[in-house]
Amino acid sequence: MPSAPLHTVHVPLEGRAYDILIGKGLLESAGERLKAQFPGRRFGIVTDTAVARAQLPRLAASLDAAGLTHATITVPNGEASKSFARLNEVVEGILAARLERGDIIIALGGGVVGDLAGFAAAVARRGMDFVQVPTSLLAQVDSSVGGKTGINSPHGKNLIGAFHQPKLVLADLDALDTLPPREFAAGYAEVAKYGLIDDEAYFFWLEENRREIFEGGPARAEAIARACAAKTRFVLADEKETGVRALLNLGHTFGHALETATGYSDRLLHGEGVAIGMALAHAFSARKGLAPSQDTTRVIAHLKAAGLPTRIGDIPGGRLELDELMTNIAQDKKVVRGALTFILTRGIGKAFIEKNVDPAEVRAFLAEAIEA
Ligand SMILES: NC(=O)c1ccc[n+]([C@@H]2O[C@H](COP(=O)([O-])OP(=O)(O)OC[C@H]3O[C@@H](n4cnc5c(N)ncnc54)[C@H](O)[C@@H]3O)[C@@H](O)[C@H]2O)c1
Ligand SMILES: O=C(O)C(=O)C[C@@H](O)[C@H](O)[C@H](O)COP(=O)(O)O
Ligand SMILES: [Zn+2]
Repeated sequence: MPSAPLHTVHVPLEGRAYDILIGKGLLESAGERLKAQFPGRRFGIVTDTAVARAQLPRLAASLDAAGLTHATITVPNGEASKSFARLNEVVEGILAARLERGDIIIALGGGVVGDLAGFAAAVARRGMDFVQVPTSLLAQVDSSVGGKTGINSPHGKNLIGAFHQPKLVLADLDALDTLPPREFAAGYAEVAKYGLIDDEAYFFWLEENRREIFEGGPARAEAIARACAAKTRFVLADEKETGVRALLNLGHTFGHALETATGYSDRLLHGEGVAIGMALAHAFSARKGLAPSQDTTRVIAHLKAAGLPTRIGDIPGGRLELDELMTNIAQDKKVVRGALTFILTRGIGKAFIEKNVDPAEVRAFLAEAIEA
């Protein structure tokens, strides 16, 4: 039997419970674990070109050693792969490999692969089981957990998708060794998010331990485990986001609008959009008199120290248009009968859901933020 992971976070959803294992060498032991949990099944690995180079050989060797049959479907790396065209390729790849409904899809990669492969698993043969093997920091702390899967539309981020929970999450810390630094920083934005939502102590701990997390010391595994535990809490409370789960969207209404406006390109990674979005959500809350402005300053200082952008003007490649941002914001999935919902804050660790936010107020705020 494989050795115990450093951390295990259990997600006890009724009838769909699963474990998140966090540790070193999990790719090497994946074959044995999968064989024990899914006896007699075949496997379809979905990955992207960069992860296929950096991490697929470890997983494939492990499945081979355990005698597991597997096919691989590879998409180009990058956010643009969360599209109907790539979804079609993945689903057709699953069918061409004759994977049956009872077989298992493995998402090996960052959040793009996880969202795309998870959605393909949700619809291929009307629903197949899938396992998340997150290889980016962002995927290990956020996207591999909780069952949101999907693709983007020119109208907005993640507008097409399904809730489909994985059967297992294997977060191998060794995979992060090959992750580019810009991608690591982008993932860190989602780590900081959990502190900003409702855990001031975690945010302060991050301020103390950020360097060690980036350098790969023991704090890294702890940061990931605490993030997964935090996300699990929200998912258990509100799996389908009818209420409190929306807090996980802190910074995302602004961030998603920016990602759509930049064409889901390298100009702005998701985590970078979230960093700018969280800075804007704090600044907007302070401007409304809801939160102390010192907290905005502190949040921005922390994100900047992590190498993240915090202003719209930090996005390279030309000016963004206010009208376009407002159009994108109007497509947010939290809109109810045309009214905007934002995650605002009373300060660090004190985020809350605000319905009926006045679009004119958002527009006036963004008009200034674009110039800042
Ligand atoms: N479903 C959810 O709950 C959820 C949560 C947060 C974010 N997301 C989504 O996740 C996506 C962002 O995820 P991401 O930041 O992981 O981006 P990503 O999947 O594009 O991965 C980042 C980049 O790093 C590369 N990469 C990943 N792991 C690597 C490794 N170990 N070694 C070398 N290269 C590696 C990838 O090929 C890619 O180029 C967005 O689409 C976002 O909307 C979903
Ligand atoms: O899991 C959630 O819930 C989140 O909101 C996590 C976010 O970090 C993530 O980016 C998610 O994909 C956003 O969801 P969406 O429903 O706003 O598209
Ligand atoms: Zn996110």
